[in-house]
Amino acid sequence: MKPKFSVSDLNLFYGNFQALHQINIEIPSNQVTALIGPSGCGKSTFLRTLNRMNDLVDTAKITGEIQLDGENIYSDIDVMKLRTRVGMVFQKPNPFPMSIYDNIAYGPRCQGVKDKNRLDEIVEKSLRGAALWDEVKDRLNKSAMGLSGGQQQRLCIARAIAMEPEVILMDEPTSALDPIATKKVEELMEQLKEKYTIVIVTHSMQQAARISDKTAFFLMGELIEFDDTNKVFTNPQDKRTEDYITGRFG
Ligand SMILES: Nc1ncnc2c1ncn2[C@@H]1O[C@H](COP(=O)(O)OP(=O)(O)OP(=O)(O)O)[C@@H](O)[C@H]1O
Repeated sequence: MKPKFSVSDLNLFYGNFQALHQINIEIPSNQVTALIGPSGCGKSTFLRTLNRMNDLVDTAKITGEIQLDGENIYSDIDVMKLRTRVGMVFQKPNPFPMSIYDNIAYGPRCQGVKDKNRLDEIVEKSLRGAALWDEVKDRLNKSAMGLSGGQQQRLCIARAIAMEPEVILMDEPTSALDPIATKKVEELMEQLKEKYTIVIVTHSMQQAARISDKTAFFLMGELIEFDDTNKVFTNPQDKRTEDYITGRFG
């Protein structure tokens, strides 16, 4: 199968500090790829290169190439279009201070969708896709700020889905959630990968083992190992991966 992302010889510098070194990786479509490694190893930085969020950091410079379905995302694709195709969900749920309905309709409205029926349809479909519809269908016009943390995170996933992305990037999406809300978001990821490619940064090796198909282990800005999750956790090829997953450091 053709990869969704092909990353070749990627280096990223924040000023003089090199945060990513010669990353080469092919991220498959319709799978969950987990990025793991100790704090500061470059997981989030790498995730953010995939939809050019690092462009927002003045000192960040990259070399190398990232292709999305064969197109170079740093030259062939308009950045706004790229971020529509590659959505993002952050660590802390960040709903807009507006109604549940408007949170979801915001993006499509910005893209010019005005028809009320069409917006209703998008809102329902997105909330269903994020396994939140049943919990909120009777309070769509209430503020999103009144939802629980876990519901807010699923709302943010619904907001990403409303833009009909191909990829959803998630940066520690459950680290601010309790175990029950975490379980719901994890179950949701399993469903989402039927339609979307998912790349997730997680601090939890148990979570990576539970939810991902592929795991990439980073250490000090280098990609040390990338393989089937099962293999990385049961038969790692690199001693450093083994030391990390067996809890010898990090
Ligand atoms: N905007 C920035 N300017 C300068 N250095 C940065 C910036 N963002 C990150 N860094 C540095 O780049 C390195 C990688 O950071 P990054 O946040 O990608 O790591 P991480 O693996 O996601 O860490 P964590 O698990 O703690 O979130 C770290 O040394 C960090 O201090």
